[in-house]
Amino acid sequence: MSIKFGMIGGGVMGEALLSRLIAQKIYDPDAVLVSEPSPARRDFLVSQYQVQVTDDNCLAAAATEVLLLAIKPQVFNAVVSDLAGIKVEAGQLVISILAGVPLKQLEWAFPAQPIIRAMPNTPATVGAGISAIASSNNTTEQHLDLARKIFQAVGEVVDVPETLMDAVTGLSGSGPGYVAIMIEALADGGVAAGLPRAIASQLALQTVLGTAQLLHTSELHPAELKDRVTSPGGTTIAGVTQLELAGFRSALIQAVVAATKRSQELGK
Ligand SMILES: NC(=O)C1=CN([C@@H]2O[C@H](COP(=O)(O)OP(=O)(O)OC[C@H]3O[C@@H](n4cnc5c(N)ncnc54)[C@H](O)[C@@H]3O)[C@@H](O)[C@H]2O)C=CC1
Ligand SMILES: O=C(O)[C@@H]1CCC=N1
Repeated sequence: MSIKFGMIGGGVMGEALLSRLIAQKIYDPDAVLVSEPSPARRDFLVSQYQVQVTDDNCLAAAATEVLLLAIKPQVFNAVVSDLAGIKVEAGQLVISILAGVPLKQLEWAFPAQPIIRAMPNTPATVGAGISAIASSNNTTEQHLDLARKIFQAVGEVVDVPETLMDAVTGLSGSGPGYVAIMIEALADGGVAAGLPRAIASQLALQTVLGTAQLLHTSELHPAELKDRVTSPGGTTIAGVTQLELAGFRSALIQAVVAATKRSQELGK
């Protein structure tokens, strides 16, 4: 079978996407080629997903339908210079999930090819991700539909202008890291208050999951839900007062802004 879907970089995010594309039968494993320098990673991807693997990026870049770039931004230039001069199928769609790397730089690297810059996040692994996509001028509706199909396999998809991609990266791309710290800290609080670790971790995780589900299902504004939990003179307002004193809101706002700035720097 010919290779329709080539992927350069088979790490955390590449695997998250790959796992769902295979599970949902969007691509047959025989039609997928992952280029990855680590032999251990290549063996793992073969045993787990039965995809084809190689250490030659040029082979993955020759895929007929999609080339997905899932390497770190820091190796982008080196990878692109190795691809110089290879012949690709007319209309092959290039999709980059690299933080920070702008469409302008991708267009320079893949002149005349349709390109989508995307930003997924790690909940993609369990189909609960959210990805934003932005496209170059020469992408057609069919290319956008294909990109949407790929990212819908791992969760929700939003279209944004490219100017907002760094902010998306600072919020939803990096956000799972912030939320994981919050869950860990809530569990630590439970332990500090006397709970056994296992119970504290279960309570913290399900509280965050349940709150997100409730907000999602009810479409309540978060402030409205907070007001409903907060009894006059009760426990929640005592906790909220400490959060405000410690600058919890400001810390989250600053985290998103700092990550956005870092994404902008990575593209320079
Ligand atoms: N981890 C995350 O939460 C998210 C990551 N991203 C983006 O996804 C990209 C990949 O990130 P991760 O998967 O987290 O990193 P990772 O380090 O897990 O994966 C990168 C993979 O690329 C391979 N690699 C290194 N040099 C290579 C080369 N010259 N040719 C081919 N493969 C090479 C590495 O061996 C590794 O397996 C990054 O650009 C990142 O900005 C985007 C959204 C979320
Ligand atoms: O930390 C990073 O650079 C990547 C991009 C978004 C999430 N992880």
